[in-house]
Amino acid sequence: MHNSRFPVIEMFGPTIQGEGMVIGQKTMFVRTAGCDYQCSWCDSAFTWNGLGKKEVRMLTAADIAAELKRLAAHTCSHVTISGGNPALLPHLEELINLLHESGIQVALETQGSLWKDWFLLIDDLTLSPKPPSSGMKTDWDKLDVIIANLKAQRRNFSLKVVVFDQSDLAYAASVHKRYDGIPFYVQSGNEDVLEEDTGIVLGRLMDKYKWLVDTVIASTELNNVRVLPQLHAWLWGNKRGY
Ligand SMILES: C[S@@+](CC[C@H](N)C(=O)[O-])C[C@H]1O[C@@H](n2cnc3c(N)ncnc32)[C@H](O)[C@@H]1O
Ligand SMILES: Nc1nc2[nH]cc(C(=O)O)c2c(=O)[nH]1
Ligand code: SF4
Ligand SMILES: [Mg+2]
Repeated sequence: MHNSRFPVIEMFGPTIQGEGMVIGQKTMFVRTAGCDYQCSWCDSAFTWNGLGKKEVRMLTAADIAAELKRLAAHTCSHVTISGGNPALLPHLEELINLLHESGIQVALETQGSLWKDWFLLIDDLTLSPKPPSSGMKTDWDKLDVIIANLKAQRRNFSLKVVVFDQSDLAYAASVHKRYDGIPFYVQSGNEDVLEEDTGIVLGRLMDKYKWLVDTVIASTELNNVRVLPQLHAWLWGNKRGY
């Protein structure tokens, strides 16, 4: 089977990876449509709430690779697949293998609610289980299996928890404790994903990041962790396509 079609809602870049384990990495983004979650603060809700419906295109791996090449001929060798939840899609190995054949490294952003065998092909894999403020419930059995599979195959992956408040922080601490030894990131939350003024967004993000840094510094449970902002939001606010 080599002609699967994938629901792609946007492709953009080159930009920098603004989050997590390869923050700063020059990369392209492929954003797939559809999510099994509905986080209250999702900054990409157009992928699942119907507002982006008209933008969804059903593309083959070859279509996607060709469009990425048009966007970044010879200027980028890293692609990040995000969504929505790309883990909803069977046969994404068709895209990953095609990109690898062109010498391109592939990262994945997913929340850790679903497993796919093609996870084992990903170069930089981020699992981002969701804290209480999202309104979502973590299926720990599922996440345990995903992490056991990735560990067994010695894959390069990390955990990243978005934190808005104290109960999110307690959740982050419990994830860190449960998956001891897995590279662990906490990321400050963007609470107004609809604000269009980049300057206003930046001020609020800096306050939130400062709060998170201060809180983690004082924490006795979050010791071997990295505290990051969403760097792309500092530069481009809530603008799409960056
Ligand atoms: C839009 S999601 C798509 C991938 C996957 N569904 C997930 O949540 O991991 C990409 C990343 O953005 C984070 N994110 C979404 N909304 C955010 C917000 N308002 N503030 C901070 N991070 C956010 C998610 O937690 C996730 O790590
Ligand atoms: N620059 C940039 N970095 C990102 N890291 C994760 C993103 C995402 O939406 O998954 C994202 C995004 O949308 N843009
Ligand atoms: S899991 Fe990711 S894409 Fe889905 S609603 Fe939550 S933040 Fe948005
Ligand atoms: Mg984003």
